Amino acid sequence: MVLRKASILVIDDDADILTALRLLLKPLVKEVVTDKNPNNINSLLTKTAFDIVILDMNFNGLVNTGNEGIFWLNKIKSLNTETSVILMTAYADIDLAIRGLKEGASDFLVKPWKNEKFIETINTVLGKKRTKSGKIKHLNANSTRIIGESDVMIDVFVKIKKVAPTEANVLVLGENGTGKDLIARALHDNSNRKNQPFVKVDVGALTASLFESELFGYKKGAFTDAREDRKGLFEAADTGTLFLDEIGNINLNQQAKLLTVLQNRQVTPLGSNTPIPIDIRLICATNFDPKTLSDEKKFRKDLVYRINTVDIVVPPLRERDTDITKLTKHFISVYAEKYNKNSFSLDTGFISKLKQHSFPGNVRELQYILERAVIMTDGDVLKADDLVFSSIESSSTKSHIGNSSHNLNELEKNAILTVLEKNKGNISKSAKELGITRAALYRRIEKYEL
Ligand SMILES: Nc1ncnc2c1ncn2[C@@H]1O[C@H](COP(=O)(O)OP(=O)(O)OP(=O)(O)O)[C@@H](O)[C@H]1O
Repeated sequence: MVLRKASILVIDDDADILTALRLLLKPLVKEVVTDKNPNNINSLLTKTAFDIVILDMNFNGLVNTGNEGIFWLNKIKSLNTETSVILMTAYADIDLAIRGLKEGASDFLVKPWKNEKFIETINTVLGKKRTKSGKIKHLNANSTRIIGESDVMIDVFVKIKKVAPTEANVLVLGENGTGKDLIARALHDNSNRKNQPFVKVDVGALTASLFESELFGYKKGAFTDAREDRKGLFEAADTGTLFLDEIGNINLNQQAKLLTVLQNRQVTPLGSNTPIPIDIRLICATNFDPKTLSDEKKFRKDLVYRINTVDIVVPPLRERDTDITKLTKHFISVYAEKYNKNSFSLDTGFISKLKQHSFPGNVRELQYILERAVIMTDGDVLKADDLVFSSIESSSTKSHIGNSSHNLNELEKNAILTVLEKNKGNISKSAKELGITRAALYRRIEKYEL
């Protein structure tokens, strides 16, 4: 929809703001209605099909149920109208506005606003009404393009764009190989810290003793091998972004230490008494499902709250069939170039065979299957027969999804054993073939006591 055809309702209990917005919007839109009292929202929306409600987050004590903005947002959403909501908030309330995004708001604006930014936000929200996908078709993370055209991935892209420039801590949730790493990187690259360091730590792979020395650093003599002072990774990420991968795998003791650093915003290297202030934006990722993270026996609630101001859930590849085609074409052209092959065309049946597969290793697995196919195929047509799924892959066509977790564990254990045997215990090769990271393979070897 274009701006000049839009009907806009502004709700704010500050008369000056209503006047300013009336003056700003009147010459640009079809209709602008302003009201001081959110109690009138219901009747106003019944009378007029507003395209957008611009809603203040803070009313003076009209409702006593936590935050009024969220209360009225939910009211508008419960009316089942096509109306989009843009929240207005003070800078200090950004976390709240992000909660508003989770609860269905289309966007938020920070007061005091710049008029151009205000109009741009309204235009973007109107644009999204026209095409669900909006304008974002892909995102770049460093030099890698994040591919996706399914509705769920477009939502992920929109969320990244929205959240990246804020200082909010982000928790990225998704199975192995879904692209969590790329998303963490994209959050950094689209943030105000993009020219500062991006430091990734696979905390799940750190042993108890390494956890502290790697993250917090140490002074010479702090322990036997500490021959010189060493900066920790928190300090290395100062002014930039710290990405803690596999956060679900750290024990309660490590969680307590991490929480102390995050609360105090300072680290004390081992063997030192002097805390060092740190300024980091924190991104965490895990392949645990939210249910496991909310199990207090495994994960401290206060830490979950702290790392999870916003969460981004990346769905498994098997739930976004539409992305398979685009990812396939992308990887085939990347590998054709890498291995100096002519461009390939795809035989009928090639994509549908891929779509039959459940991809337990997600995009990473698809990538390896296609790399293999490109390397092994002579000529310039890729056929369904050129797709070779390895033992773990072929044992997981979509029909197996309903297996009990016990059977899946057995399946996984056997597949790991087979691949390890085949590769004579070589961890890198086996991890690659299984479509998981080396750290993920080590954890499974420990889990199944192989
Ligand atoms: N949407 C995507 N577009 C392009 N490449 C992708 C996409 N998603 C994943 N990949 C590629 O798949 C591989 C795995 O992605 P990534 O490492 O980000 O996954 P992950 O969820 O962090 O995995 P793990 O949990 O095992 O660490 C990488 O090579 C990445 O470039």
